[in-house]
Amino acid sequence: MDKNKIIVFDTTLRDGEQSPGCSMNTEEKIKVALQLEKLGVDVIEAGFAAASPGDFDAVSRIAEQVKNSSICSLSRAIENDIKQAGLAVEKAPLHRIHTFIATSPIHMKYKLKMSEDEVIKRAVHAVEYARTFVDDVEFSLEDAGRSEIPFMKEVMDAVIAAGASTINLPDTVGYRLPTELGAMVKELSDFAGNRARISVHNHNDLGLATANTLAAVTNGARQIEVTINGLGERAGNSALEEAVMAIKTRKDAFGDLYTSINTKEIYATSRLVATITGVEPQQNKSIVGKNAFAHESGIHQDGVLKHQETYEIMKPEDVGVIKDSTLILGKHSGRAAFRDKINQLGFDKITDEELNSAFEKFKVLADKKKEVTDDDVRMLITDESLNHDKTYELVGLQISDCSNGLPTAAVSIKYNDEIISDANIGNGTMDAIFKTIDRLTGISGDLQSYNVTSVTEGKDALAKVTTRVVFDEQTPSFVGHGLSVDTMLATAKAYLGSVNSFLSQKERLSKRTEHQV
Ligand SMILES: CC(=O)SCCNC(=O)CCNC(=O)[C@H](O)C(C)(C)COP(=O)(O)OP(=O)(O)OC[C@H]1O[C@@H](n2cnc3c(N)ncnc32)[C@H](O)[C@@H]1OP(=O)(O)O
Ligand SMILES: CC(C)C(=O)C(=O)O
Ligand SMILES: [Mg+2]
Repeated sequence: MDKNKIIVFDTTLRDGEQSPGCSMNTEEKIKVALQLEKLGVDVIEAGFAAASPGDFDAVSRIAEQVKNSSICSLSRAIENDIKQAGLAVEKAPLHRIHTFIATSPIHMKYKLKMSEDEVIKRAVHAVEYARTFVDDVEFSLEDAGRSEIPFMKEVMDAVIAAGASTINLPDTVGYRLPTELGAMVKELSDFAGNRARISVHNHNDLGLATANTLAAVTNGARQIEVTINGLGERAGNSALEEAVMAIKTRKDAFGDLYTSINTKEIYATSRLVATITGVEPQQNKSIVGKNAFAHESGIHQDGVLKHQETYEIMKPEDVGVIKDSTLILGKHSGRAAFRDKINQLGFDKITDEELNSAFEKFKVLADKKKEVTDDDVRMLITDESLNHDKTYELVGLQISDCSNGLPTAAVSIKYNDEIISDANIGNGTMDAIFKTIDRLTGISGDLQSYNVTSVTEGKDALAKVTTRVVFDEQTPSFVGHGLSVDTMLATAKAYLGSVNSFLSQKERLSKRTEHQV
């Protein structure tokens, strides 16, 4: 074990997905997982395989595609959860099962209704059973932040003897202060010695998640559980970009400690996760927020112009923020400049088909906008690669909405090479669009959330719409994305995207069931 290496365990696809409104479909999770691999994370917690057939499908398909990061699934200390986790991760060249049970008095008494002895028995059996599937087992003492140290030591002794090699100490409810968390980690990492690696998983309920993660690292933790943009249950988890950049920027405080993250991929990863979830980091969010490297006031601008380090402790390019792009894209730009920009933005896995289709959309956009910005291009490419499921394709949309009339939408879509059209009235224009699409596809969706943001400033900015739609009781919500300078067009595309995503998941799951039968 390299004593200076901090293992980065990313849980964007599991705890991050527990952020209300952040669920992702399988294709989107695969995109995020491949980007996390490119970012250099050591372990990707790809989901909770036993939670649903869709979650199992996502974890197992990620396991088939990711080669360089270990793929992990969470499971309760319950045989069936562990079995699902084991089966889902088995195809990954590197894999891990993460099992957990709560050890705090409040959780044991009220939630689990179990005695300390029962908890230890369940924990030991879970680890032993997990070891029948994989060699690498992580055990979490849920709510370690409010657990008693002597009991935690008993649990640790037992699960290490049963075969766990990583012991995670989650501050599940974000209760601890950095000094307290640091002291707990010090005592328990000294106790574990070289029998197991100590990990931390901090929540941000008091805004202390990253401070706690860093306090843990200086006190012996050698794995940090983090998420992109700090997504996660309630107030979120410790953000990967914050912890990693603190360790890199403050070498004087962290000595030889290091992570294997390629920090130049941080911004691209943050943008991908924000686009897919539809949840933008706040503007003043450290490292990845819109204002993280912006200087507004004269004295600061003067300082930065004279010497960048007067007001910047990190270089924006070190986290992949490209400032002062030299190539300005507009309607006279050709394929070469477009490809060059895409490469500069770090999209190296894009297919020729995706590039050509994005280029066509870029030309249409350039006709409408004076200057196409880096963020516009990033969105065009991301949109192209996210909208692979194309059972239905939007061909035309006509809307009318007079203040005293009936909001109406006429929609044309392509289905099996045939154009089908219909029109409907609604309570508003959007309602009319959704109702018409429902009638055309024969599938009725229930819109759970609708989010529209503008990609850049200006009246001619691209609108990015994210819809989250539920189609039946058996499956979760399906996310759709639409991009256009026209918000209503983006809305129709996003809603159809949700329909397409639902249909492709349904088809994949029924094939899997047929195969199993
Ligand atoms: C702190 C965390 O982030 S924990 C991870 C949270 N993630 C999730 O919950 C994933 C999504 N969850 C789900 O899909 C569902 O909750 C499932 C499939 C896991 C379980 O569903 P259900 O069987 O209907 O149980 P439900 O969610 O209502 O209750 C949880 C049960 O698990 C028990 N439980 C909770 N944690 C554990 C554990 N680590 N080990 C064993 N049992 C546990 C609870 O005590 C409760 O048991 P009870 O029904 O006997 O009272
Ligand atoms: C399951 C564990 C690791 C968790 O997410 C928590 O305790 O917050
Ligand atoms: Mg958590």
